[in-house]
Amino acid sequence: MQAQAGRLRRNSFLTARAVDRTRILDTLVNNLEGMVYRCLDDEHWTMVFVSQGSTGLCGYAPAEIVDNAFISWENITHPEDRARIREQIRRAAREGQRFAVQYRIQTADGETRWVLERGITVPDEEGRVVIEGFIEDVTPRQATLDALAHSELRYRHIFEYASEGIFQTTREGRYLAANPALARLYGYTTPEELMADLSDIESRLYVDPERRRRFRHLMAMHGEVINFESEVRRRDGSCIWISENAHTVRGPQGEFICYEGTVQDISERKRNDEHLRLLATVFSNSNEAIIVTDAENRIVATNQAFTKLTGYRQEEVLGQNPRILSAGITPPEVYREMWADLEQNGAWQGELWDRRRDGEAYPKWLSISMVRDSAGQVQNYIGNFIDISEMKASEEQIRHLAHHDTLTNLPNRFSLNEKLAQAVGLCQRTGMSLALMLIDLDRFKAINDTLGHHVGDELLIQVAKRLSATVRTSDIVARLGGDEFVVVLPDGADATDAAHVADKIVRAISAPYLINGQEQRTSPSIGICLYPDDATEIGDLLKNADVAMYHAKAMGRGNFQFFTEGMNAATTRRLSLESELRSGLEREQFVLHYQPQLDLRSGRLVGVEALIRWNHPSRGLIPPAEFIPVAEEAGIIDAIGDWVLQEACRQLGAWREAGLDPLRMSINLSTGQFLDKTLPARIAELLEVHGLHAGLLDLEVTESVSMASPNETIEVMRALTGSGLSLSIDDFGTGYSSLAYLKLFPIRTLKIDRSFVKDIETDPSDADICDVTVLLAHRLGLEVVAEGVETEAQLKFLRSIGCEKIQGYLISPPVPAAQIESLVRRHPPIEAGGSVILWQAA
Ligand SMILES: Nc1nc2c(ncn2[C@@H]2O[C@@H]3COP(=O)(O)O[C@H]4[C@@H](O)[C@H](n5cnc6c(=O)[nH]c(N)nc65)O[C@@H]4COP(=O)(O)O[C@H]3[C@H]2O)c(=O)[nH]1
Repeated sequence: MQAQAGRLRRNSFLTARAVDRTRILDTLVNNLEGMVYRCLDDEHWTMVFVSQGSTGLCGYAPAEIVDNAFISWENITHPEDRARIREQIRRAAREGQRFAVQYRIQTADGETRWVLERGITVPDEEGRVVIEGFIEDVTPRQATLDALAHSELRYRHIFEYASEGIFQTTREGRYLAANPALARLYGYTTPEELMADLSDIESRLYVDPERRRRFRHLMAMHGEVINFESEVRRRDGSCIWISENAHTVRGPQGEFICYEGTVQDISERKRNDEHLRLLATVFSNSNEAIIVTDAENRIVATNQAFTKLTGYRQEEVLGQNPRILSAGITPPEVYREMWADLEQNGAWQGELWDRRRDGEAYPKWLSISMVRDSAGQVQNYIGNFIDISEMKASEEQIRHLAHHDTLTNLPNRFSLNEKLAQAVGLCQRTGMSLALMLIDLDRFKAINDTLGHHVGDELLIQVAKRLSATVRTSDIVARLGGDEFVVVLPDGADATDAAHVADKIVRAISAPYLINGQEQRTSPSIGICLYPDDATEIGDLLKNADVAMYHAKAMGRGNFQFFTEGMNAATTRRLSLESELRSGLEREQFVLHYQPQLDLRSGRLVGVEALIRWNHPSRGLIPPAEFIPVAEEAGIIDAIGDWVLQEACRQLGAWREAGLDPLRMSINLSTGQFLDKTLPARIAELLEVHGLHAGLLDLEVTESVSMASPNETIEVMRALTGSGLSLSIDDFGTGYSSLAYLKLFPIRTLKIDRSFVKDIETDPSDADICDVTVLLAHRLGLEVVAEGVETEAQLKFLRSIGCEKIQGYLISPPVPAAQIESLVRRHPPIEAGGSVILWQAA
């Protein structure tokens, strides 16, 4: 090594001498900060030459390390770096390249230093492979680089691990950098994926591209955006809300470099905001008034409904205790209960009375809840309430409906019982009397059935008004249902007072009614029961009045009757009669008697009227007047009527079989039968069964039934006469007939009621009535049958006025069928102007 160094020096000297370069180089080499060297490519990196700088570099003088296997460069090199360095240098040598390696050395005094070695593998003067180069101390630079690297690392950490998204973009919206948080935010696995995919932020990211334009505008204007909120689309298409803080990054000359900023997912906050906004909307738009108070129960918020309901604006009540709203009506115990419930359950509901700003008191339904914070401390009370005055009013209305009859607005049965109980109670305490009247409308069922419910209803309304107008306001007027009314005279009324009022009622209710432009009539049957003489219990009062009312009906309707003990017996009789009637029908206890009709023109018996009798097992033959009204009331009249039709047809058939000259059969129809739509078919069936032609039948309908609803009557009559049978109006003159309608009825006969016939000889007005009836009938093309003719004089008179037929005891009372046969056979026709006495003589 020394020989080598000597050679080098010698060579340098020779060269310097030529141009004095050696000295210059020497100076340069030895004054360089660092070490110039030539070493062998051996395991020690044996130094052949080192410059003076070795001392400064590693603490060893050149003499110490040149050609020294102990203080070799391999040993000076940090053990951890040795292999790497050797590898790098060898590789460069193989490739014929220069190398530059950085590594650590350990100096003579044990210090570790960073050095940078640059060199090249070359052949020396003797052709050996040597390495020549320069090693400099880069420890300070490395320290700076390390510091920089640390700093960079720190920032990178912030960038990599930040929970906020961080980005750098171009102005055009291309990502220059993005951190993992941003990638996650936008639904990407890595920032690289994000940057590769999200090439156009404006159209790809922002739901509303206008936001990006706004972003750029703000950047251009202010160089930054703060809390810039936008809705963006994630990779999977879902949308989130973000808030961006960003600024423009510029170079030293102010040139634009990029946009840089952070992104935060604010979807949750947005949802909360939205939720809060919604709650605020609910609060302000709620129809319920809301008050929020603090822990000390001072009002902190109210809504619009509160102002609307109470009249107070929020500013007027803020800070006040809600008790300022109180009307002072609610009992204090309600408030005590409220606070106790709030304390115990955190909530309360109930009714309180408040006063509006204008002073009006109103009931409200209040629900309060207590709000506690996480520590369990009371924070607020929230009260919401509604004005329930209308609800209470409708409750009152419902109560009214429960107590009143909806049609007439009169107290109903339920209410009557209450009022009656009060009135009876008062009478018991004061010893006063009272009168109870049960009123039933006559013929109401017929009106309702024939004219329809609307007419029936209207009639009931008008009757209710008349009743109320007839009695004092202190009297009770109630409707029990149907056509039954009750009037109670509570203030010590006796029989005289009751009779007086009942009389007024009869007159008021009997006056005609105008319904749908038509006159209608009804009358009341009134039963009166007195407290305490007739009964002391409410049930008995009503029952006895009912008994008396039935009696009034039996007495011809349109009158009033006081209850008597005897009536009870009559009622009992009536009830047992009803059940007997039913079994009588089943056991075929009814029979028909026939009353012949004489044609005054031919002197012949031309027809019979079928009249029912009840062959009672113990009471014998009972006339129809005794059981027909009961059958009507009991609803068995239709069944009886059908039996009559059957029997009458059967009898006609039997007479025909017996070879008797054909007789026309008159049959009385009940109201129900007359209105029964199946009647024409039923008659047709019976006629066929018995081989009869319809011309043999004559159906009698009373004047009152036919006139109850003339339009309907016309239809029913048309249906009946369509098959060829004929119709008669019975009891003509006892009701109210409209001549206009009479003209339209498809009838054949008018039957003058026997009450007019009875006194023809003595009462000129009855004679006139008969006369006019015959005249009228003829004008209308009808024939007349006079009923109840008992005398020759009556016959003569009737014949003189042109009456066609007569019927009555003069000819014959109603008799069993067998007698009719012999009557017809025995009696020759009476000659014109002849007398029936002839027959009696015969
Ligand atoms: N004082 C007197 N009376 C006479 C005379 N000639 C006949 N009479 C009676 O007058 C009534 C005539 O029948 P009406 O007017 O149809 O009156 C009938 C009729 O409205 C009803 N009726 C009878 N049978 C039936 C029936 O089968 N069905 C229906 N729905 N009602 C019937 O019963 C009412 C009474 O019938 P009856 O008791 O049989 O009474 C019969 C008859 O016996 C007389 O010269 N003097």
